[in-house]
Amino acid sequence: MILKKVYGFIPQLPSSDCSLLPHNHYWIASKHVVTPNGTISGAVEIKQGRIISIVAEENWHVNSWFTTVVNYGEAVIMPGFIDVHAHLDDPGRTEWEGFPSGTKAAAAGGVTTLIDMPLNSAPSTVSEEALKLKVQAAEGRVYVDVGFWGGLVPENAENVTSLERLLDAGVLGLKSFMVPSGINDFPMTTSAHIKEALPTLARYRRPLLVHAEVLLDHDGKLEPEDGADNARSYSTYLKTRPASMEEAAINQLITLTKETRAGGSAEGAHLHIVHLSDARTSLNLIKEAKQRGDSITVETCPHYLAFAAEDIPDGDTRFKCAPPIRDAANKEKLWDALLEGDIDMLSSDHSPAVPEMKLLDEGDFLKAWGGISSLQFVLPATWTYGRKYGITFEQLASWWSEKPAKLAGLTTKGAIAIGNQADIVVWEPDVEFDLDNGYPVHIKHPSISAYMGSRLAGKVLATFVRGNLVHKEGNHASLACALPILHR
Ligand SMILES: NC(=O)N[C@H]1NC(=O)NC1=O
Ligand SMILES: [Zn+2]
Ligand SMILES: [Zn+2]
Repeated sequence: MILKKVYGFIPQLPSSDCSLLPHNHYWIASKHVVTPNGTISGAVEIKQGRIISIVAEENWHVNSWFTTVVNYGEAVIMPGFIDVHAHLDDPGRTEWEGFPSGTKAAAAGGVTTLIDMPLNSAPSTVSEEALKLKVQAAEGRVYVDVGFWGGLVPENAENVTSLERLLDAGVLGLKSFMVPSGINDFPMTTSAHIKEALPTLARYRRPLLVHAEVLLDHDGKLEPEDGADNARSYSTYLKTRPASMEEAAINQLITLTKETRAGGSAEGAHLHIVHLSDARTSLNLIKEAKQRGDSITVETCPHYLAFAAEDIPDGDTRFKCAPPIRDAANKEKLWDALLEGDIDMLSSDHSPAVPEMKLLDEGDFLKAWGGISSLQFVLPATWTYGRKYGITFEQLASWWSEKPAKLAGLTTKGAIAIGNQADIVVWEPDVEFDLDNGYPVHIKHPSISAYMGSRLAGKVLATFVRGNLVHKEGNHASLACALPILHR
């Protein structure tokens, strides 16, 4: 595609090291600009990092002598993706990912903001002090904006003061696990801990995100014939984490979310279920709670929408995650729920580790690290697998920008709207590409990504973060000028 660039009078320049388009006042135009009022052919005016006007083509008359215009033709101009669930492992486990590589991957994939999970870094973000270390690690090292979830663990759940200090320090909300997390300094919480924390979160009007699986007596137990010999089979792993684990956790949670209704002890609190995989009973429970008026939302991830357990090759531990990828019929039901609006939003749950921990040689699904590496590919993955269901650009913007912004309390992000920060992705829906060894992948360990080797549609051309063109056709701005986001 040919980009038509009309350069005229050059206004004051921002640091050209922060942006590949060194102008602080310019227009971007295309035939498909996705706004909250629908998709228009038109142009977006950006000044000092903000969107200052949005004009339909027929009303757009700029004097090209005095104006900088980048015309993207048929490409789609959309709000940048907001990934509310990513593990960047910085500080402390930067050999797993880290802010520079993770946010470069995000920028290359059209993700303009991500909210970092409180675990897999060291220390876990469970105290004010740990949050300060996070912010220090992010400063000057992030190519997209990064906010932080704090960790709800038994220690701070039982200590209102320490929870308040963590919230006062600026986490956007909290995250907890109802099963062992796999990380020693991030112990699991029971529903009693969660119940105790909800009134505090209600006062702060910040959400609690929960990894909703619980261990049940009869779950997680393998029959002798499913033992080590079959550890290379995904079906063996699947039996260790049945849908009943998600269902039981959600059953416990929806007894608590009753209190989020008007007059309840946790009125003002909000509960968000992360990475739902079970599209059957668990989903119905959430739907019923919503109908009753509980403040509850749910996300799923592209890997649950793209893959089916029965298709995962023996020993291919790139696909191991928790909760697990289930059968093809479950995947269809997840799509139905997403299209119906019963699933509110999408996230990556990008959870990398060093390749050795994926045990790719042994292919042991029971021992390998659980986590999908996907951050750079969530836009094309959602589009590629969603096209056959007729998904629209507006739906993509809702699942990946508008609803995530609302969850994280980001009032000036999540839509191409006047006054919002100019966080924008420009992409070509019809362009396909192979994720082969020649493809510029920016996550630290491409070999562990479940998407490598596949062909995807939806090529990201350009990514703007607060008006800075941070990524363009495989290249990044030379400086990492995006910002840590703290709740104020
Ligand atoms: N610790 C961690 O990142 N766990 C994540 N990985 C995964 O597959 N599910 C998770 O919750
Ligand atoms: Zn999780
Ligand atoms: Zn996670």
